[in-house]
Amino acid sequence: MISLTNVTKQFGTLTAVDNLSLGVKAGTIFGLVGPDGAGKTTTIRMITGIMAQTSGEIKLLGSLDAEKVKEQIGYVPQKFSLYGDLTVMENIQVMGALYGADKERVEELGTNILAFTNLLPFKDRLADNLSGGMKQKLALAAGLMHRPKVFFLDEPTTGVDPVSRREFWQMLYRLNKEGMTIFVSTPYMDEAELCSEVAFMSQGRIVALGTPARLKADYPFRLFELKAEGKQLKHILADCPLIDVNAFGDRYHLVAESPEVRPKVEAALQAAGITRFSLQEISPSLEDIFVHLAEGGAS
Ligand SMILES: Nc1ncnc2c1ncn2[C@@H]1O[C@H](COP(=O)(O)OP(=O)(O)OP(=O)(O)O)[C@@H](O)[C@H]1O
Repeated sequence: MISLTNVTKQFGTLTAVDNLSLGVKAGTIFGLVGPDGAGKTTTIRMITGIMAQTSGEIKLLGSLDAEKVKEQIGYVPQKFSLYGDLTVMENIQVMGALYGADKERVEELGTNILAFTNLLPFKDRLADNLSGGMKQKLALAAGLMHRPKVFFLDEPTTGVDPVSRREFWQMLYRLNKEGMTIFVSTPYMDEAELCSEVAFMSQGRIVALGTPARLKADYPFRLFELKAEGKQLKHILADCPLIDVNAFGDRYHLVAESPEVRPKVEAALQAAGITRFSLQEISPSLEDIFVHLAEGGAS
């Protein structure tokens, strides 16, 4: 459905996307995950034909020219511009008219899509007066007006509250169940877990690609979660054979080659006068994997 072969995008001397190759099958929820500046937006712009690549080949729905298949693509950009002085329904109507649907059809489809996105009760509200989460839903609704086969969403939930994020993802799941292929970028690791396939991007490159389950199964280390009172834990554990110590909220994730590190960590904590702690081996989350990769673990 989507394939990129050795795609590079250069802005002057800056390589925003570096020799990227990937394939997305029909019916997937594909997540492009990575920090700010990783190259996610540039990648989506190139696939959707908004921006030309410097080199490499991009095929979308069997075509090398995105323009030719644009009726089958939906795209919600990161900075979506709504008409603030128009109502929710009027915004939807403008979008439908842009795609050439007749008035009655727009009305019918718009009502269905607003019902689907739970925006129908707000159809007469000015877009300017919507909450952040509702604005994102309206952006999604507008992008659906022409029933795309493949739907691109660039960081659709950035800055949206957790409840709205969950609702937003439920909608993506429902669209996917109806047969739509979803290509979504996100900086959030918990959202990466919700994708059927994930590509982790860092500095213009894909450093890991696979299903969340595969990526976890391939994690090469043992992971321990430490909860302990006291500061300078990194310093206290400096002599333990640990590959990494990462703070996760009020806990630490300790990365080690083998489980034998455990008694050494316990001894180091006790030697520092820390007697109340919990230390248990855990399975890695995608965040653990990506922290490792972003620090250069892929090389
Ligand atoms: N039009 C442009 N001209 C010059 N540099 C650009 C342009 N667009 C993006 N860049 C640079 O390319 C790199 C990748 O940016 P991109 O927006 O694709 O990343 P991103 O992963 O989407 O991050 P963000 O969430 O911040 O948008 C960044 O260093 C950015 O500054």
